[in-house]
Amino acid sequence: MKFADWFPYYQGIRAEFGYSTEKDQEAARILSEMIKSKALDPKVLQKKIKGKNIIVVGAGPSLEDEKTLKFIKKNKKSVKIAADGAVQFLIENKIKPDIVVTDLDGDAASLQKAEKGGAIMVVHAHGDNTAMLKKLVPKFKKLVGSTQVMPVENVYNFGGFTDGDRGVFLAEEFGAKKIVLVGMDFGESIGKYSKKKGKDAELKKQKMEAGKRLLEMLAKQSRSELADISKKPIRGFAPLAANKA
Ligand SMILES: Nc1ncnc2c1ncn2[C@@H]1O[C@H](COP(=O)(O)OP(=O)(O)OP(=O)(O)O)[C@@H](O)[C@H]1O
Ligand SMILES: Nc1nc2c(c(=O)[nH]1)N=C(CO)CN2
Ligand SMILES: [Mg+2]
Repeated sequence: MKFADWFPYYQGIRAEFGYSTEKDQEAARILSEMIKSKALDPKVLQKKIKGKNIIVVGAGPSLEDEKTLKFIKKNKKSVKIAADGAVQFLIENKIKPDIVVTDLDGDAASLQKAEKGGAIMVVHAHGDNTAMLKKLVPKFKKLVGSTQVMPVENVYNFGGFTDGDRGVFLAEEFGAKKIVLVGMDFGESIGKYSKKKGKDAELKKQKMEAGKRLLEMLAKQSRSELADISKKPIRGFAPLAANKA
């Protein structure tokens, strides 16, 4: 999505959650500086995604359903984009994500294992994760930087807010043939592989609402075929029985 088309949606999110554009921009600049010598050309993402069937794996409760794992295993040839906490689930089940979308609050050991297994890491900078950027970015060999504000050198804005919906925007941006959502329940309950518990849970739900709205918006203008295996598919995504391809 073009930056000018994305920015009004960012403004809505910024106002709803009380974020600071200046802090988000500063985070992008910090990440840019940190990855100068090891930033990947986003063409590597295009190569993985263009014309391919993509599965975007989120950390919702349905991730633990037996049929979800079966679906992922059955569709071996699909390119797997894993959102943060969902990386741990895949690693535990010996599945290598192809692309990881993270703002670095997922399980750090799993994120590193995913990179070692060959995943392209798409690391998101925002005003509230600069400490994590400083801690974890040095541990990655190569990565693509992302931001929700103005792009800066090696740090791109593909659109989207939460890790999961940013994964979908990424797949759309690079011309996926088909995008199937798995574990992207966006509902009342938060999955086990999601770290947000206790007092953070309410904020997490609010963030997921925002992510879901963004996907409903994207669906209206998407060039990819869209499907969702969860019980309540996102509006604009075709329901897909998990036992089908
Ligand atoms: N019910 C759900 N519970 C948890 N994650 C969900 C759910 N539905 C969809 N997701 C997607 O799965 C992604 C990965 O989940 P996880 O909880 O690990 O993310 P997170 O790192 O806390 O998210 P973010 O940093 O984007 O807030 C989320 O970003 C969200 O897009
Ligand atoms: N400034 C800021 N931006 C974000 C944040 C956040 O906590 N702060 N969380 C996100 C997804 O969890 C995505 N973007
Ligand atoms: Mg995260």
